Amino acid sequence: MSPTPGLSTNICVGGTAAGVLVGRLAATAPSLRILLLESGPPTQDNPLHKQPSQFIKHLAPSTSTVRFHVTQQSDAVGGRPLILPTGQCLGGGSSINFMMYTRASRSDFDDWETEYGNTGWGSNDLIPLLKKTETYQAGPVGSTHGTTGPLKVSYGGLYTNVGKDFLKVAKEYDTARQTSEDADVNDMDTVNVYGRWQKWIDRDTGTRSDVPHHFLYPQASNKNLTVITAARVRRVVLDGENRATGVEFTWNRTILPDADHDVQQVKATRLVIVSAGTFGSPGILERSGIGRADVLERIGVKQLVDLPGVGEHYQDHNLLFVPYAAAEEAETLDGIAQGNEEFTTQASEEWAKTGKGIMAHSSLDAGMKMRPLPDELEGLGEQFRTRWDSYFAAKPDKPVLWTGILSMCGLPLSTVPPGKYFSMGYFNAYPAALGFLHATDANDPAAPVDIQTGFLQDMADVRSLMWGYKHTRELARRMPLFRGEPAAFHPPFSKDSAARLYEVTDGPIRSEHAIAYTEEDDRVLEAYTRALVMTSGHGLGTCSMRPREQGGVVDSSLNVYNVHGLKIADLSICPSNVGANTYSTALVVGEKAAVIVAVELGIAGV
Ligand SMILES: Cc1cc2nc3c(=O)[nH]c(=O)nc-3n(C[C@H](O)[C@H](O)[C@H](O)COP(=O)(O)OP(=O)(O)OC[C@H]3O[C@@H](n4cnc5c(N)ncnc54)[C@H](O)[C@@H]3O)c2cc1C
Repeated sequence: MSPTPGLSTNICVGGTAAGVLVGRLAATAPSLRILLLESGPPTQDNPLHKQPSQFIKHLAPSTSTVRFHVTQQSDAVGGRPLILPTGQCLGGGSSINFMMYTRASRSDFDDWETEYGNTGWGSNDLIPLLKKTETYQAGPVGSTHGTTGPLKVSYGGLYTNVGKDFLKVAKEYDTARQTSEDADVNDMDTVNVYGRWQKWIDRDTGTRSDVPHHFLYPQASNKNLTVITAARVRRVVLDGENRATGVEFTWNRTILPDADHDVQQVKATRLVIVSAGTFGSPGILERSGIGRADVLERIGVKQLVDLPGVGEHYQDHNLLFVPYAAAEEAETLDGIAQGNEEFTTQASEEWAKTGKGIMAHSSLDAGMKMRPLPDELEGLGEQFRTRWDSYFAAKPDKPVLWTGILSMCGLPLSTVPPGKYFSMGYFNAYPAALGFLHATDANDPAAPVDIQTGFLQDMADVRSLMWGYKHTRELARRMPLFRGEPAAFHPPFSKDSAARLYEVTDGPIRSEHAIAYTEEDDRVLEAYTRALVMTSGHGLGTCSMRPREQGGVVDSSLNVYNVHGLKIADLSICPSNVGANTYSTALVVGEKAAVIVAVELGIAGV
């Protein structure tokens, strides 16, 4: 590693989207000089990044591959601060995420184009780029899937009995909706169909489909591509005419303890592209003097460019995982998550020989993008109804909730007694309430970020999550593998209520009817929802691609307003939410950025 890099044509900062962008440009124009700076460690050939089931290890408190941001306390989430993890390694989120393959609804991208004026970002433009990234191995290749891309999409190395049980019960219980093992729940149109869930896992090798192993490491012999890890970018340097001329960075001394404290400088002759993610990119702008006057004044940075939208419009998906006790024969990842060495070694051996088994799995086998049916809409109440009428009713491809089942306990390991679990998961696909995040220090990229998520500040978001609990509970209790609702993980419903918990059972509860919840039960459930809601890790929107007067930070060519030679390319540019886990959207932002940059630099063939 060169400690003091010199001149470069382009400098890029960051993970998922950056990796795609840099990989595409470097492969197509190998004479282009590119420098990629990343604050975390490299990941090459590390089993923790290649073996899908190891994803949970990245969330351990001792991790060096994930950064945990702590939000402001909020009464809307029970007076707690929330902990927001984000990838911090080469590849960013792509190298540590849960590998769920979930794609935006078609109308999400169309909204970007029609509601925010971003020509070229509608679904007709982005679907070809989504196809370009992937090789679809999970069944018949529908018209929105690709067959030649570097990242493989499959069902993983095992179809667990937990996933099968879930779909069987869904078919028997929720007869108003469809259930099909052959359905493609990620064709970008389908909602209200229970089906198997695809994963960013290679069917043949059983490895994670991350960005660096497929876009960056294969280019190790490209002398014009320099990748420097453990480099924390402090700011972009602007000249007197607000042209980006380079960046300053310091070494991440948690990873390089012997590195010096000096500020490193690197110059760019053409372009600086910031792809430090939703949590990283706004802070880099603010430390560079680009942002809201009051924020810059607070941290003591001279304002060079007035851009009030920097750090605003934070969006995410508010999520709950609700664990249920599972029968001994349930095929789950708990052995790996709970550190059972014998189980992990056996799973690793099978994976090494065949690329199959629980090690080639990321816990989620089945789920649905869910919209309420007429009677359910009625039950969701007036506060949700207003949101439905204004946002969902006219867009039938938008789910209200994502719901699905994990073959493991989905809560932090420290709180979980050993045993077998499955968990019901559900998140608001388009929460109504938004938040913000801003830098708190003029110089230090590792300083805490000032974050307010907005979680559950709108009652519509609470009502839909309460529906998620009730709906998924009906399925969980009917599953043959169900063995109880541990009190530690469920709302403390009164023992006299029809909603009371069955803490330990020797099989499913076969009631004919759904539980009737009283007003008091709903109060208990609301408090539980507020106390346990967490992030999905899907933050986006903090350097939004909108008109400047609507709080925009970049235009539709990803240029930062009123700055020359500076682009942003990561999920922070999303002008509005996508109803899906966000890896797929980060990849398409990277692909689109590569096309935009190639056109501007006159590179053919990207
Ligand atoms: C725990 C977790 C689980 C997830 N699971 C799924 C899933 O199953 N499916 C799915 O679709 N999505 C999932 N996601 C979301 C998805 O992975 C991310 O949304 C996506 O990877 C973000 O891409 P990005 O390019 O915007 O940013 P990132 O990939 O986060 O890249 C930003 C990079 O910039 C670096 N950086 C930040 N600041 C600086 C700085 N000052 N200097 C240098 N480098 C800097 C960071 O270290 C990071 O590597 C998950 C996310 C998390 C956190």
